[in-house]
Amino acid sequence: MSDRQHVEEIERVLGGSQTGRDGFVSASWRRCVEVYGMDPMRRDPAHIVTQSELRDHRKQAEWMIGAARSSLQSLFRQVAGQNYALLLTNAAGVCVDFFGDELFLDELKTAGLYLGSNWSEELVGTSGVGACLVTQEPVTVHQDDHFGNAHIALSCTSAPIFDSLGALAAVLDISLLRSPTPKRSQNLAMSLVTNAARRVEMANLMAESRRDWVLRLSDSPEFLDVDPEAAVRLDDSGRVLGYTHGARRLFPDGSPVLGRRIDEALGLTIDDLPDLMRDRPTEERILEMREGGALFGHAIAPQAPRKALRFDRRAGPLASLSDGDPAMTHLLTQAAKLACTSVPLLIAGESGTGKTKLAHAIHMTGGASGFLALDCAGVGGGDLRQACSDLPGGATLLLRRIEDLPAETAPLLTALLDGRAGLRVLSTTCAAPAALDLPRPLFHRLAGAILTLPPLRQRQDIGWLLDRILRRRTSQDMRLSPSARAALLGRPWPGNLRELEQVLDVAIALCEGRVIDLPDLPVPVDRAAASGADAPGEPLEQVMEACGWNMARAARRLGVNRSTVLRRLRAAGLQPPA
Ligand SMILES: Nc1ncnc2c1ncn2[C@@H]1O[C@H](COP(=O)(O)OP(=O)(O)OP(=O)(O)O)[C@@H](O)[C@H]1O
Repeated sequence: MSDRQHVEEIERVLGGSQTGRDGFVSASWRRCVEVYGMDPMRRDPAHIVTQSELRDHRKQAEWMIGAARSSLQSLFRQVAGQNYALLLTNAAGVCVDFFGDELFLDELKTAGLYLGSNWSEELVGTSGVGACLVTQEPVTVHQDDHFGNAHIALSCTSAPIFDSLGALAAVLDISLLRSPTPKRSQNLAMSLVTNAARRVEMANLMAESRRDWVLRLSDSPEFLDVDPEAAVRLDDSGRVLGYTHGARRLFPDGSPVLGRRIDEALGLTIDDLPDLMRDRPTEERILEMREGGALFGHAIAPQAPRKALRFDRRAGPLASLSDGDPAMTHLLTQAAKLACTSVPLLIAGESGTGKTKLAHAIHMTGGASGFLALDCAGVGGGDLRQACSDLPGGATLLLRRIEDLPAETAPLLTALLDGRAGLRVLSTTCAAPAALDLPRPLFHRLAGAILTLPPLRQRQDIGWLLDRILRRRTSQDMRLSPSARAALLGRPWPGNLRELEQVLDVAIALCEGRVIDLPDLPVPVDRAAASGADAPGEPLEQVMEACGWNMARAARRLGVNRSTVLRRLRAAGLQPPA
C-alpha cells in the first residue's frame, strides 16, 4: 500500500467506514486524529528520552527489569537469527530494556526499536506498545496498521505485563524492521510474547512471595510444576495478597481479586495447601473450581523469616555453621566460650544435625594440638587404650555416639579418662542426654556441659544453608529456581543436614543446566515424615516458637488443623510472647 492509499484509508475510517482493520487499530487511528491532533502525513523521527530521563525510568523499573531478564534472554534465544528486536517498556511506553542483533543496531535505533524510545500512543500514534498500553491486551500492529507513514515498515507484537496487584506495569514487545505482508505471519510471535509475559509475571510474584504461600495453577498436569499458567499469593487465612493476570479467571465476576478468599473460587482452604506440594503426584493435585471445571494446583510453602540475630563472625570456624538462626546463635555463642576451657562437652541432637562438625569446630576454636574421633559402637578396650596413649596432652578425643558404648567398656573408659586429665573430651549422642544409659561416674566425666543442636526443620537459616552447601559442592555457578528453593524450604528433613546435602548432590547430578528446578529434586524418602507431622512429643511451645507463633505453620508442622492448635494452646495456657 502506498503512503497516499494509507492516508486515504485513515480518512475513510474517520468517516465511519469499515475497512477490514482490527477494531482496536481503527479506534487508535481515531484517537490519533481526534484526541491527539496528529497528522498521518508527518514522518517524525523516533522519540528518544534523554540519558538522564532513561536512567530514571530504568531505576524505577529495576524490579521489573530483574524479573523479566531471564524470560527476555530465553525469548531472544528462541528467535535468534530472525531479526527480531525485543523491547521491555514501562507503563509510560519508554523502552527500559532491549535485546537486538548488533548487526542492525543503527537501523533499529533509527526506527525507535532501542533503549530510551518512547512508544506512548499520544506521542507516536498507533504502535504495538501504545495500543497494548491502551487496550491492556496482547496486540499485533503490523505494517500499515501503524498510524501515518513514519513506522509503516515495522511489525510489532506486544503483550502487557501486570504487577502482582493487578496494575499494568510493563509491555513486552517483539518487533521486526521488515516482515512478510500477511499479518498472520506474526501469530507465532504473538504466542511467544504472551507466554514470555506470563513467565515474567510469575517470576515477579515468586520473588515477592518468600514469606507467603503461593498456589500455582495449570490446566494440564504436565506444565504444572514447570510452566504454570497462573498463580496466587495467599496470606495465612487464605486471602489473595497478589496474583498473576491469568489468575483473574478464578474470580470471573470481574470484581477485585485482591483480598478475596481462595475458598470462594476453589474447593480448598489454606490448610489444604500442604497436600498440594510437589511430593504428591501431579495428577492427584486436582482442584474443583466453584464455577465448574477443575485445575491442577501446586502449592509452595513460605520461607522462614530471617532474624537479624547473628553469631559473632570473629568466632572463626563456629561462625560458619549457621546464619541468623536464634537457637544456633545461642548454642554457638556458648560453644565459643566453652571451646577455650577443658570442660568435657556432650553434643546432643538428632542424627545428621551436625554434631561431629560442631565438635571439629570446637576443637579448632580451642586450638587443641591433636584430634582423634572414635565411633563408640562396638569399641573395645584395646582401641580405647591405643587412642588414649596415641594422643598428645591437650589433644581432643571425640567419642561419637556415646550411647552405643558397650557396657563392659564403660569402666575402662572412666579409668582411662582419669589417667589422661589433659585430654579434651567431646562426645556426641543422638539420645536425649537425660535418657543416656551410662554409669553416673562416666556421664559426669563426659557431660560437663551439654550442647543440643536443633533439628533442621526447626532452623530458620535453611535458605542460607542451601546456598552455602550448593556453593561448596559445585564448581560452577549453580543456583536454585524459586520454586525448587520453596519446595526445599517446605520439606520436613527427617535426616537433617545429611539429608539436605544428599538431596542437593542428587539435584546437582540430575540438573542439566545451571538452575536446579523442581524436576531435579529427589522425592522425599520418608513420605510419612513429608506429610509435615512433627517428631512425636515435641512440646507445643517449642513448635510455636519455631513457627514464629504462626498458627497455620504450626498446624502444618503438627499435621493438624488450626482450630486444634488453638484448642491445644488454650488447654496449655500458652500465649504468644508480647
Ligand atoms: N553447619 C553445617 N553446614 C553445612 N553442612 C553441615 C553442617 N553441619 C553438618 N553438616 C554436614 O551434615 C552432615 C552430617 O553432619 P555430622 O556428621 O556432623 O552430623 P552428626 O549429627 O554427627 O550425625 P550422626 O549423629 O548421624 O553421626 C555432614 O556431611 C556435614 O558435613
